Amino acid sequence: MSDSLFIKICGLKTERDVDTAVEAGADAIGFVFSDSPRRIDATTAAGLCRRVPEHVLTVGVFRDEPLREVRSLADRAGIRAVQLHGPDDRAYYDDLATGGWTLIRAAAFGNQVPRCGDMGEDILLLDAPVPGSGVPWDWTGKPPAAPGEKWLLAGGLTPDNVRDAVDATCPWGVDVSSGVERSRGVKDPALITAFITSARDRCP
Ligand SMILES: O=C(O)c1ccccc1N[C@@H]1O[C@H](COP(=O)(O)O)[C@@H](O)[C@H]1O
Repeated sequence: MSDSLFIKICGLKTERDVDTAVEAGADAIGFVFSDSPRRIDATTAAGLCRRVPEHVLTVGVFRDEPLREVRSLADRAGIRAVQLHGPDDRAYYDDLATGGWTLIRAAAFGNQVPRCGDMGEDILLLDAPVPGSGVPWDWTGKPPAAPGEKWLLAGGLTPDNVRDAVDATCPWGVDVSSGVERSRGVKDPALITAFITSARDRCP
C-alpha cells in the first residue's frame, strides 16, 4: 500500500484487467462474490490473486452473505481483505476479525454519517445506495467523514469526475467499478489507467 491516495479497482474478472490495474498503480483490486454481472467464483479469483504482488491488497466483495460463505470463499480464493455490504452486525465483524482479513465496511452515505471503526472495521467505504450501480451520490453537501479517518469514496466515480470528487471530500482513498467499464461487467484497460492517472493528478 502506498502513502498517497489509496486506489481500489473493483469487479475484475480477467488476467488482462488484473495486470492492467497492478501496472497502473492500483493499491487494491476487488473480486465480487455476490450476485452481480461482475461475479466470479473462488477458483477463478484464486488464479487471479496469484498474479498480484504482495503490496497490492486483494479484496473479496460480499453482500449480506452468511458468515460461513464469506469465510469459505475468502479462504479458497486466498484474498487478504473482505468488503462487506451488510449486515451491520458487530458480532459478524468480530467473527471475521479472527480470520486475519482486513475488514472493509461499506455503508451508504445518508443523514447519519458512519464512523470508521464503529463495527470494528479497518476501512470504511462510503458508497451510493445501490452498490456497483455506477450512480454517484451528492458528495458536495457536507464532509462525508472526519479528516484522518481511513475511508474510501465510491459510487459513480469515473476518470472524468474522480479528481473533483477527491478535491471536494478529501477521502483517504477511492474505489471504482462501473466507471472503468466499456459495458456492464466488462472492464476497459484504457479507462482503468485513465482513472488511476486522474485520481493521482496533483496528489503526492
Ligand atoms: O459491483 C457490484 O456489482 C457490486 C455488487 C455487490 C456489492 C458491491 C458491488 N460493487 C461495489 O460498488 C462500489 C461502487 O461501484 P461503482 O463504481 O458505482 O460501480 C464499489 O465499491 C464496488 O466494490
